[in-house]
Amino acid sequence: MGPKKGDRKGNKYSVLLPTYNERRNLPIIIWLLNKTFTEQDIDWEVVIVDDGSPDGTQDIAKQLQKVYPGRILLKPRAGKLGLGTAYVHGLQFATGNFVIIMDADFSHHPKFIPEMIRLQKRGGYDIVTGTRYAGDGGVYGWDLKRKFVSRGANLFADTVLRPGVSDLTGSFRLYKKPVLDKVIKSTESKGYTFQMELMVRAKAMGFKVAEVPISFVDRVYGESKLGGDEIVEYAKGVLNLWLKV
Ligand SMILES: Nc1nc2c(ncn2[C@@H]2O[C@H](COP(=O)(O)OP(=O)(O)O[C@H]3O[C@H](CO)[C@@H](O)[C@H](O)[C@@H]3O)[C@@H](O)[C@H]2O)c(=O)[nH]1
Ligand SMILES: [Mg+2]
Repeated sequence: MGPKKGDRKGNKYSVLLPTYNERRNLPIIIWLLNKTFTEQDIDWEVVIVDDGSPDGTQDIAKQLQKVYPGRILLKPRAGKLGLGTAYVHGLQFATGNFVIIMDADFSHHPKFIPEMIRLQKRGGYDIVTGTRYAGDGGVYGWDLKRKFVSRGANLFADTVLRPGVSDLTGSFRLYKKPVLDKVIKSTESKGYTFQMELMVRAKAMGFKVAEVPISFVDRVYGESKLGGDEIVEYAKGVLNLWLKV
């Protein structure tokens, strides 16, 4: 066996996977990640940040650690502390020089990761973000209300802040680790607003961002944790950034 492609360049990709009640989705997403990275000969790890899911997600994670030795770090927290802070928590333990953030409910399919990596390499980008709102990107399985909320959230932030990125609220992204370390330090949002704030700040700091169209498919198992209070938080977040950035 020759040296691994990923290893030869010394690149390692750490996937930050926040979970809250994802016991049924976790084995499949990990299986797909392993398949994708193995096929591409890329070095990888997953950092699972589980917020004390009552459905026993952590038991599944522990079993998966045995199936994929050395690939899975489980970094739980005691309770549901929100998506934004879950990323901050997980990042401390990432050992890769690149970080991928994605959802655990296979709304974000790992099949898009190789294209993100290729594009990053080609242009030396600091961030490659999946986009549902450009090119072949799209959303499948959402009702009209949820589609409207997502589109509205993007349009609102884009109008007020003009960051020039087509999908600000999406959370399927590839970052250079030092870039994420830097931007995350100035990001204040605790919940879903986090993605938008992070991207707006990254652009304001002058980081180079590219986009890969993705199809976002609504989860099969379990339910979304996005509630009405998150939407209010989001609107506040946009206006706050408008004052600051
Ligand atoms: N650890 C932790 N994980 C969480 C929490 N809330 C949600 N998650 C995890 O975060 C991922 C996304 O949560 P969902 O509840 O499935 O989000 P969604 O409604 O599908 O929202 C999607 O679209 C949003 C807007 O476009 C995105 O902002 C969001 O990240 C996600 O991609 C899932 O893996 C879920 O288990 C939390 O408080 N703590
Ligand atoms: Mg989801």
